Amino acid sequence: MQRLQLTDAEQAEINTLVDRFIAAGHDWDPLTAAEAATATAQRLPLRLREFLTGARTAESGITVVSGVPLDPRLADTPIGWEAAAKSAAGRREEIALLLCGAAMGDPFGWESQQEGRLVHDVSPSRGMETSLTSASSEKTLSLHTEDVFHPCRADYVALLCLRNPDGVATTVAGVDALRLSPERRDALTEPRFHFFPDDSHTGPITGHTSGDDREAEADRVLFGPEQAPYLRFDVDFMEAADPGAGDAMRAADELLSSSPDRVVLNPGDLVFIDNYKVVHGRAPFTPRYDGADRWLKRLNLLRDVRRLYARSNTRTRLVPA
Ligand SMILES: NC(=[NH2+])NCCC[C@H](N)C(=O)O
Ligand SMILES: O=C(O)CCC(=O)C(=O)O
Ligand SMILES: [Fe+2]
Repeated sequence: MQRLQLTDAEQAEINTLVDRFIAAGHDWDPLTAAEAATATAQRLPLRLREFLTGARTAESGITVVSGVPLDPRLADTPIGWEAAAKSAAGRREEIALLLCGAAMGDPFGWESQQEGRLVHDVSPSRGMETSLTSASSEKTLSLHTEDVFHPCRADYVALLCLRNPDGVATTVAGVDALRLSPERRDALTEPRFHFFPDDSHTGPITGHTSGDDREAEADRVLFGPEQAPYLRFDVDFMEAADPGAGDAMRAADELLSSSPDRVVLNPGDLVFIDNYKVVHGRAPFTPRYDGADRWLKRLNLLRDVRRLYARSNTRTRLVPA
């Protein structure tokens, strides 16, 4: 894990950039906001930009920046993302995340997720306590690759912690946990798995038009360099194409879930999760629904947004439905 603590002076610089971004009135059209953020990110403190560039080139699995400034008058934690979207709660923090995120990658969103918002809210939602989405609480969120179904899924999932009163851990596990027999390892390296959109995606998704995606082409769990492979895994939203692949999938799940690392995010902590190198999840907790609940802002980042443009017929930062 790589960690950087921002100094008071650096925090003040970031606050100034956030003020200017708000004053410039960049609207929340995702293309405009993302491009403006990328331009403004050039003015972030040099030490932060060097740190993030270093994490990128080293392909650090987990990278934490601590001391991202939070509004001392931060609103109560909204009960679920819909309430957050309606009230624009945590707007300053949203912009701080967008700016720091834009120093690491190109921000983008999904039309099918949180109504196409670029920055998402992650807070417990009533009725969703045991769902398979980030709005859950009482149930463990299984280790997953973010948006495992999509070839243009994020290179980094960035999470900025606004509140975490009970110190609930984000769990992470890397490909190095997969100490498997050669047979099982081979199975994971072959196109013998189907991946599906998770329950946070609503409405139709490009290339995934019907409820039954099993016709979609099979793909691999492990891919890329043999000595340092990348990983694509979400036991809740994938299926093995044959019994041998199913056995390898269950063995991989056991190894990943047996002793994941725990990252407890504190307010002002911003974590960049390398979505090709590690899977992430969350320990269960009891929701409060009193305004003091755990609350994160989330941003998807690509190393090169042109991967999206190349797959789409419009130049958009939203993966179209
Ligand atoms: N295994 C899972 N539960 N996968 C889905 C993960 C949660 C999803 N990315 C969300 O934002 O809600
Ligand atoms: O709440 C967390 O710590 C992680 C939730 C998660 O998986 C996500 O928001 O993508
Ligand atoms: Fe996630």
